[in-house]
Amino acid sequence: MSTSSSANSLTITRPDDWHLHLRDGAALASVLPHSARQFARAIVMPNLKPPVTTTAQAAAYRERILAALPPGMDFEPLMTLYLTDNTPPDEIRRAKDSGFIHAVKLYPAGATTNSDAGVTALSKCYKTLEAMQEIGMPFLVHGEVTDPVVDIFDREAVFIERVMQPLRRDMPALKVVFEHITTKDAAQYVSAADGHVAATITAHHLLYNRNEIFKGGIRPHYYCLPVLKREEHRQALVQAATSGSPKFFLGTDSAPHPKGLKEHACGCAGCYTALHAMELYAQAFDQAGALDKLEAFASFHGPDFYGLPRNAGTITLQRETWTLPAEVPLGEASVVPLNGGESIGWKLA
Ligand SMILES: NC(=O)N[C@@H](CC(=O)O)C(=O)O
Ligand SMILES: [Zn+2]
Ligand SMILES: [Zn+2]
Repeated sequence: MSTSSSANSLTITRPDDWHLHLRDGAALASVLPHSARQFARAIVMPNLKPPVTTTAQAAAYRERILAALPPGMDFEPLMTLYLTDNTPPDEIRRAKDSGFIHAVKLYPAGATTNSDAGVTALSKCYKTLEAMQEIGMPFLVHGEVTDPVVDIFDREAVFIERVMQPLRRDMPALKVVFEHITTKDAAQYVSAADGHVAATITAHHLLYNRNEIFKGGIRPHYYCLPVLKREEHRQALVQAATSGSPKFFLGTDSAPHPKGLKEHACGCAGCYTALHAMELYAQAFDQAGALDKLEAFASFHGPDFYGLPRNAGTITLQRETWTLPAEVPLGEASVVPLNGGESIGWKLA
């Protein structure tokens, strides 16, 4: 497919979301149609309560996702397993044989939402990581250290030194995706690495720096992990995403939490962007004068890295200002989309 772009409209190959939280139950039913409207496929994160740690649990979760898909919508969930200190190498082989599990996810214990069952030390997982390296199972990492003395704004950069570099030295042929990168350090690290390493980038990290969280008061809907960083980091991410490098691809990290748990004394981390993901990315690429680079970032680099076919079909984005809903249902509760109630300058046709 070729990109046809003019000032007011952009038609690209149907994109995929390489990092998505769909949740479960009634919340899943609420958010799934939003992602399925925007994307053909998504890498579905396994941080449920309890986490998706086995092939059998991933099979059951996949069935629940497909059952929640409204008739007539076509969407393929690409399942993942949640790595624990005790995941056996055999589980990786079962996952590979399933045909529907496409990656294994690292949550350092305590790093983010539902990471309590995560890995306490990667050294405990080496047999399992060796099995992944051998069979070509991608390893997706939430790249932040949890050491309480490390400043929250430095946790990604320190992860590169303490975890990424030793891992890559010991496991050079393991395919690694540095998820939702937020720093110049991570962008540079991934750019300089060999072809086994790639990164996803969210729309919100392309659009905002950390000032957004504090503009006129504390604004919990801009709080996610890894937290937004300084402007120089945002600029480095925009540069990476619009560079044309196949190492960088789209991953929304759309992470719905009920409004009441975001607007709370201890608000949850996560931005809800599934509703208007491609519009947000179009805005970011447009601001950078790089709309011609959006198609490869959104639709080519991800499947190429994962060894999956690119999608058939196209979507069209139009330059048109519309107002986002202030909130949308999330099961019995509601969720506030990023920029909820405000206007946005692109619209998915
Ligand atoms: N990104 C977030 O802030 N939150 C995610 C977890 C994650 O991706 O780290 C969530 O599941 O809510
Ligand atoms: Zn994460
Ligand atoms: Zn995430």
